[in-house]
Amino acid sequence: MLKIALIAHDRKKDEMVNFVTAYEHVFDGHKLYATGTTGQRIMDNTKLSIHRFMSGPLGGDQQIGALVAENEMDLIIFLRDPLMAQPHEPDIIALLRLCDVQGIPCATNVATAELLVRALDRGDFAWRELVHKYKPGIE
Ligand SMILES: O=C(CO)COP(=O)(O)O
Repeated sequence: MLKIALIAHDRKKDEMVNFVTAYEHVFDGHKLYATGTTGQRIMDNTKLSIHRFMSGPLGGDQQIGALVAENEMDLIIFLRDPLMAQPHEPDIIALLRLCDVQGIPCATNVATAELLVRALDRGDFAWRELVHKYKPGIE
């Protein structure tokens, strides 16, 4: 069971809901996290249960970033809006930077997300189980 974060900006939320609905059978069985509104929208439209953090502008990206910094998160699907400025742009950049620091697979558009979720379904993320097994825990 891997930890997956789902985040979508407002004009990408329909795309996120459609995507997660299409791959609900793959997401089911993993531990799902989301920013507040994205998580609510997905739960309203699927049978999935999701741990919701704060809404993005209120710190949700940073909360997910904290888990990425600890190498806890296994996959991020972050459907960003590339055509609209966000008040919390620094938080968004920080989250993406931390994904690169830890080498966490992170999709920022649905085409890449689809490739990663198909890879997940095929078992290509097994290496993440090893990361968790050998990662030192916090005492
Ligand atoms: O703003 C976001 C990510 O940067 C998403 O937040 P919401 O899911 O609460 O809309």
